[in-house]
Amino acid sequence: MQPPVQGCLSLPAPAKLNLMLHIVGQRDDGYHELQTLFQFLDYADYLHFNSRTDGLIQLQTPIAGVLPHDNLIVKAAKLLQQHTGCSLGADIWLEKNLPIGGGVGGGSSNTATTLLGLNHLWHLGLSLEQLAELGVQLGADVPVFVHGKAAFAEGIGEKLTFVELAEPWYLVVKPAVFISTAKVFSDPGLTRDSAVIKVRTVLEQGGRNDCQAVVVKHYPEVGQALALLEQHAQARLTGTGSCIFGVFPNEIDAVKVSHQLSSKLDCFVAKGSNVSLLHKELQNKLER
Ligand SMILES: C[C@@](CO)(OP(=O)(O)O)[C@H](O)COP(=O)(O)OP(=O)(O)OC[C@H]1O[C@@H](n2ccc(N)nc2=O)[C@H](O)[C@@H]1O
Ligand SMILES: Nc1ncnc2c1ncn2[C@@H]1O[C@H](COP(=O)(O)OP(=O)(O)O)[C@@H](O)[C@H]1O
Repeated sequence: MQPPVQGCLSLPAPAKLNLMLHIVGQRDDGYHELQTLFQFLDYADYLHFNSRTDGLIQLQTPIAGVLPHDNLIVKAAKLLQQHTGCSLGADIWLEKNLPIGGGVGGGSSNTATTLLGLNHLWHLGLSLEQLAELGVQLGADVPVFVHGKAAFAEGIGEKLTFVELAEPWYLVVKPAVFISTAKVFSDPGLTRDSAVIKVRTVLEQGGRNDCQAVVVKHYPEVGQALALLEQHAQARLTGTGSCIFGVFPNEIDAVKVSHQLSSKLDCFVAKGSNVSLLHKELQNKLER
């Protein structure tokens, strides 16, 4: 999509994968404590921002089924206005490419891109740390998108240790089911007592996704998609699903399998990246 207005700020909001996700406990407020490894994908939504002088936040491209005031983009923009007292507003356009509710973090990524984009456009000068603190109020995955570096995350996802990972190609498959994160986390059968492990151990030995068994139990479509993908590659659920991903050494192999599966399942191929597309693009803009 061409930027809708000449001169507006256009930025990507990339997907993430949870390469492993262990649940190690539950807090008093019911939230689960995780250990998870985040890597970004070079596959993204795109957001376009144009400043307004009247203070209004206008999302020009609503998402079907999400009321504008519930949209995380609008919530993030308003939170930033409230926090800084900024009197400027914005027109915002969203090009949605990421599957919604798929465990690839589109909503959290849109939130982070809005915070960084408007911080830039409105000349607010907030640090990444300050933006991450604001962002975590809107979603546990927002801080990793704000920092834009592959990370081992603990707590509910806000305690980050940045890591260097191999950057393989992934085939991401979206089974045709919508999975409620809350439903997965409230399942009595969910593993909640995985041993706390060190980041070094994860990097050496990998891990698993503790949500996968519960998701496969409730959504057989996910189990069927995993069985199909596992015929070609090591495959796993990301987050609470519904997307699963297969790991490939190169693009050609990933695309070949995507062609075989695409008559039955929605899928896309993308490269893993330790630096998010958002940060690469912002860096380019600052250097120009
Ligand atoms: C599981 C992860 C892993 O990256 O991703 P997704 O699959 O959603 O992408 C995230 O931690 C998702 O965090 P977040 O984005 O905050 O989840 P939400 O959809 O807001 O959570 C919905 C509900 O799930 C439960 N929940 C969520 C996260 C968590 N660590 N413990 C919980 O118990 C809570 O009941 C919460 O109200
Ligand atoms: N800008 C947005 N993009 C995607 N989802 C949004 C957005 N704003 C609000 N939502 C809500 O957030 C929910 C989770 O969306 P999403 O982030 O795509 O899921 P996941 O975390 O599983 O990848 C959606 O069901 C939708 O109702």
